[in-house]
Amino acid sequence: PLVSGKVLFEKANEYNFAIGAFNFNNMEFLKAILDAAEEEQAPVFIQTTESAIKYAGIEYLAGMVHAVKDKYSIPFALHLDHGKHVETILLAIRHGYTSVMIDYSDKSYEENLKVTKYVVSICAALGISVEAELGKLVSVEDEVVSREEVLVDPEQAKEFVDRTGIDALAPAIGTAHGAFKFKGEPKLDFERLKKVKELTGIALVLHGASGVYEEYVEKINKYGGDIKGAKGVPDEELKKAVELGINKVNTDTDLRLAFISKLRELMALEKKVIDPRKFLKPAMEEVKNIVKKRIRLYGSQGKA
Ligand SMILES: O=C(COP(=O)(O)O)N(O)CCCCOP(=O)(O)O
Ligand SMILES: [Ca+2]
Ligand code: NA
Ligand SMILES: [Zn+2]
Repeated sequence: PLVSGKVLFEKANEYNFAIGAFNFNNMEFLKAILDAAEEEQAPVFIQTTESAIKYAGIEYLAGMVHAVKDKYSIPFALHLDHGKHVETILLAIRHGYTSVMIDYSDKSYEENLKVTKYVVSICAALGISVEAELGKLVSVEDEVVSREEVLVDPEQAKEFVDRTGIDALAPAIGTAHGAFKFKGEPKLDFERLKKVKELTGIALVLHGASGVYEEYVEKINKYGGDIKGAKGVPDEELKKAVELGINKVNTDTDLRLAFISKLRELMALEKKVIDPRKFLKPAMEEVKNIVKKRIRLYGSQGKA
């Protein structure tokens, strides 16, 4: 059933595991994610960004979730990912979202604090969980920025959590969105993560966490794509982040790579097919497979 993100954050934080937070923009990804979670008997966050809402319309995205919510035995939350505008947060609440992220991490600390407190005051009354972010999602290899400038400051995180009352914090520790996270070796600031957990004690969220698996990158390049140099977070690093206190792992790129690799292969090989279902169904299966794999990596299988 559809539940508040609060119960998911509390349980993951208490039992020291992570819950997958998988992005969807259409029926195929939504069905693949929920079917995978049901088969793994794992709780999940299903989430949409503001650009997903622009792409499909919130009525379609939220409507599909509400239509199927009682078909699944596992507890799952519908989460607004990277809410950059309070208006979007209010729109999501009106459409039955059960968790929201207010992402003011690119604004000043004071501005982030003020708006996050406001969002918490509304959501707390409604039993909706609030996630916020400190620091910037940029790969810290870019010489232009120093680690101190972009990564989370643990002391500041402690004050931010105490003054806002958020349910979960996304601390920037060196990851970045997309398929090109690192130029050289992946570098997550585990010391920094450990400090944030010790000082705040709350549920933590890892953004830009996709693994960007070689098998999908190669298949995409083989069948007409060109994403050479794509690199993600190795499984061992991800596992270490979970051990150090990550409780929600945002995963979008891995699902895109799984889907697109299968789609490109079929588009290249099945020359006589014109029924989209002949391509979309196998592509959905690929998404389901990768979601199951990531659920196991996060340690949330059987934790429904
Ligand atoms: O942290 C993540 C995902 O990280 P990943 O890219 O490593 O999967 N996310 O928050 C997922 C959303 C990324 C951007 O989505 P839009 O293109 O819809 O704006
Ligand atoms: Ca941000
Ligand atoms: Na989020
Ligand atoms: Zn993100």
